[in-house]
Amino acid sequence: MAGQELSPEALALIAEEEALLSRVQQALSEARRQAAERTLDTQGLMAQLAVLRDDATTAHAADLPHVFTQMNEVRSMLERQETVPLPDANAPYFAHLRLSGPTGARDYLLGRTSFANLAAGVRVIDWRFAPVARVFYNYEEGDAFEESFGDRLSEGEVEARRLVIIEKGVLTRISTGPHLLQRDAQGRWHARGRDAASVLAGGSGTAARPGFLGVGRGTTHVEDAFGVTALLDAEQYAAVSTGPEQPLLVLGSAGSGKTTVALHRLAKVVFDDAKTFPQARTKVVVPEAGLARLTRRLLEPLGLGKVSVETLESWSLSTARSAFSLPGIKLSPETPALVTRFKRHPALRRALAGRVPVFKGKALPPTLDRLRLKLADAYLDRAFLEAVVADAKGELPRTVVAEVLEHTKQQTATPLARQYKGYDADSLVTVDGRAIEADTPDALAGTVDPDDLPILMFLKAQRGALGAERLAHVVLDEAEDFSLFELFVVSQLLGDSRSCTLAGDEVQQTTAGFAGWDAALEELGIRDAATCRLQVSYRCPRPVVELAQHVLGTQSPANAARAGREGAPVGFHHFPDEAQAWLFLGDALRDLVLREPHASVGVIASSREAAQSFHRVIKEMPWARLVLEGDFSFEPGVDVTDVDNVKGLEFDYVVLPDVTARAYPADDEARRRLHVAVTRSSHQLWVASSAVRSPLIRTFPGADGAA
Ligand SMILES: Nc1ncnc2c1ncn2[C@@H]1O[C@H](COP(=O)(O)OP(=O)(O)OP(=O)(O)O)[C@@H](O)[C@H]1O
Repeated sequence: MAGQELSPEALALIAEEEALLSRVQQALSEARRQAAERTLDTQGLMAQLAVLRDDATTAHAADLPHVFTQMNEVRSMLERQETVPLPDANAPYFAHLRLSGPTGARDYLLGRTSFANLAAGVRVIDWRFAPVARVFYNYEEGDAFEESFGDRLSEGEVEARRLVIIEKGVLTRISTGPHLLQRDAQGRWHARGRDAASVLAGGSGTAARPGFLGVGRGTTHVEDAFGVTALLDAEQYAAVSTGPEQPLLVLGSAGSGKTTVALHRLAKVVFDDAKTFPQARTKVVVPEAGLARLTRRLLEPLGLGKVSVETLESWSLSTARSAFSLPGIKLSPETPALVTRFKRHPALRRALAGRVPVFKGKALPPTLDRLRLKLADAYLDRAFLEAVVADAKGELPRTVVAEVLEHTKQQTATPLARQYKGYDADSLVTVDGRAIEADTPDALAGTVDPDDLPILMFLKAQRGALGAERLAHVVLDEAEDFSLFELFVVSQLLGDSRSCTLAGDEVQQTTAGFAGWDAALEELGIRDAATCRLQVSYRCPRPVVELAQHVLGTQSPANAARAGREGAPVGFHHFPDEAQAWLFLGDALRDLVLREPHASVGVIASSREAAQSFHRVIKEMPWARLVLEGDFSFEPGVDVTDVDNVKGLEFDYVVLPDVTARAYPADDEARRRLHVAVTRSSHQLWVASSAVRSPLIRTFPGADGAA
């Protein structure tokens, strides 16, 4: 029922949308009943085909491709004797489009599964495929449209363009232009203003009191089955619609929708040509475990549940095992950070390319062991290492030479088990049952660093085919974190197909040594990739975007995306010592969780140790979780984690507990890390510090007020 305060127009709109939904639900239950009755009976399909044929004779030009596609679908189902998949009655569509044209007005509902009952005036079309979806994403209500569908030009007016949310079969929101109508739990409808309209866009109001955590975002839970699909802007939709064979590079500031575009593009590529791009031959690779989990969650509702999502490390291990036909590869338990940096640096790629003739060698097959020893020759060659450091132009410190030498010596030592071959196996085990070399430098003997795997595959490919299974399409998210060797391996897996999507933002690279987009594209063999630069920062409200740019300093790109909306000011809280800061934050979190039980909160510390230590303050609370290995549950509550875990993720509220001079000094890497942490918040950000504030925030307006 509608409330008294609503205008007659709003009441009419609600009545119209509710009637439409009920028509769709009736048509669906009728279709379901028929499907149950006939099982393999083909009559229903025949009838549907007949209706579609009729419709085709009177159809609007814009409608024809869609009608033909549906006819083809029904025909092929008739051939396969399958039942037609029906939209989920709980959330059958996410938008309503009414187009007028020479043959009158016609309603289209955008969803994920096509369904038509033309007698009832119901047309649910698939956003990934239906040509009419182009009108939805490219025009506003009231616009005249002109689009060519196949070889026919269609024009008319967008009479209505409404976003709707249907939760458990009940219409709960209608958003059109500046208006948002919302149904409360008691079934009363309310009108809200333009600001509130952004709630549908994952936004919120701005009514935050200073010193108060929470803007009301997490008071209620919205079950929006379609999420951001309904909200793609014209530019994003154009990128999503890039032809499947064309390599695509999606750039944009934090939260501008790069992941969103990359995954929606994958959905469209797979849907448009499932034969060439079957899900089983597509892959998404991301740097961190947390983002891999989130990606799986985002793929599921896009109908991409069978796409494999891997972290860089697990992908390169499984690819190396298949390339070298090995059941397992003994990885080093830990690689010093500096050695990792060396092995991922573009200067090493250039230097090894110069040594390729050595690796080409003579006839012996390029097994992992042989290549590992040849690579170790390079790592043990001081002049070679020094040349790499010189070429890195200050991005690798000179101390890296000694570290790589030492680490390689330990790895190339003969493992104790082999040295003592023939000894009683029990004598090689300590009293606590562990191998005698565990936790000693000997534990490294005979191991390979995870970062060596793509290098070894690069070396193998110099001698012929890599020998791993080919991919039809690959998505690389946070692509600025991929080393050139990894990109090389990807290019081998793609082979002649260059169908891939890279999403990235150079200012979010976590370590120094990004080769640049030109070099990345070159390595992938896709210099002609289409590039799109997303312009709007959807995740973060304006105050957060401003702080993020301030933190980056001169690294901030001139063409950074603009904030999509206003929002609560950033809260700065400074304390003489850490214990006070953490008690204060602990109380604020307790209070927030009570008020907003559905909110997601990220407490992002600068390091693993700091996260563990802060977690102790709230660990008794059932809603507090310590997440150090990317194992986010994405449930409401508080995740206490560190910067290395959060790339690509987002939380309603973010609290940074230790923005101190020690944790974030004035250097480029600290700037990028703090920038990643700051840009995780979609509604409000709190920055806390104790002792000495980080120089990266000190001069930001409002940052100097003590709590
Ligand atoms: N057109 C849009 N309208 C509203 N919200 C959007 C739109 N596009 C993306 N979003 C939302 O903005 C947030 C950020 O999107 P996404 O994670 O794709 O950005 P990103 O550029 O990959 O971020 P990061 O740089 O952190 O990896 C998500 O919540 C997403 O649903």
